[in-house]
Amino acid sequence: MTALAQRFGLTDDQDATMELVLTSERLELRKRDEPKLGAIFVDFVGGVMDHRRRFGGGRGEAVAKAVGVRGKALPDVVDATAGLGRDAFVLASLGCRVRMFERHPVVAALLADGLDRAYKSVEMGGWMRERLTLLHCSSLDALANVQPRPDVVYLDPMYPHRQKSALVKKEMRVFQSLVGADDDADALLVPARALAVRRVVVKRPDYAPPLAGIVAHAQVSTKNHRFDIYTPAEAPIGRHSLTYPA
Ligand SMILES: C[S@@+](CC[C@H](N)C(=O)[O-])C[C@H]1O[C@@H](n2cnc3c(N)ncnc32)[C@H](O)[C@@H]1O
Repeated sequence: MTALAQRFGLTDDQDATMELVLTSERLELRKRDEPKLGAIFVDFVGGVMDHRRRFGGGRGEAVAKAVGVRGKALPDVVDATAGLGRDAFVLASLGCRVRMFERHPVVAALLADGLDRAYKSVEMGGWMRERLTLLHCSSLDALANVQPRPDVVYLDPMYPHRQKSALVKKEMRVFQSLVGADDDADALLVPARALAVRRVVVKRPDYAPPLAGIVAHAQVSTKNHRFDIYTPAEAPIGRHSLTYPA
């Protein structure tokens, strides 16, 4: 725990409403005043994520289509708002290299713990180490200095939930109260478009306006979300520039 605390600059605050607990299995985030909400943790090896990898939509998943996984094309991705790494894991399990950036120290610690356990897995450790990595940083600064440039920059900033709180999944409520809204998210679009070689993909709830008010050049829609797709800054706006590979 001390190593994690040092790595992510975590400090002890007995008055905090949430706590990080290192159990014999994993690092968990718990809400002290609402224990019934359950713990948040990252598990790529078992549970929901493993089930999604084995039995989910694979290349048919909307995030894969939006990023441009098609035929032999396996885009190199920077996920600049990694969160709990779910979208990044879907893309990595399909074969994409994904560099995850996460700025919140507690979220980054949970993600690092989940990654460390996956790296040790006999079944998936090899490809996970090669394809999925984490940098604890703010993408607002980091996107200006990424080498090599990725094919795709993926953005999924927090957006205020419209549903009544009782309808929002318990886990999502804990996560939202930890991270809050990413009010500065609009500022990510320009550096993301400057960095991406092929496209920028922005995940939004279906009711949310486009990031920075900039209308997307293409979209992939699901029941509750849409993936707004933007051409890179230097590319002409046109359908051909959204095709991968060009
Ligand atoms: C909605 S969550 C992402 C969920 C993720 N796509 C997944 O599948 O688990 C948004 C995350 O982006 C992070 N974030 C927002 N702005 C960021 C920035 N400028 N740099 C790095 N991380 C950022 C937040 O801390 C939060 O953890």
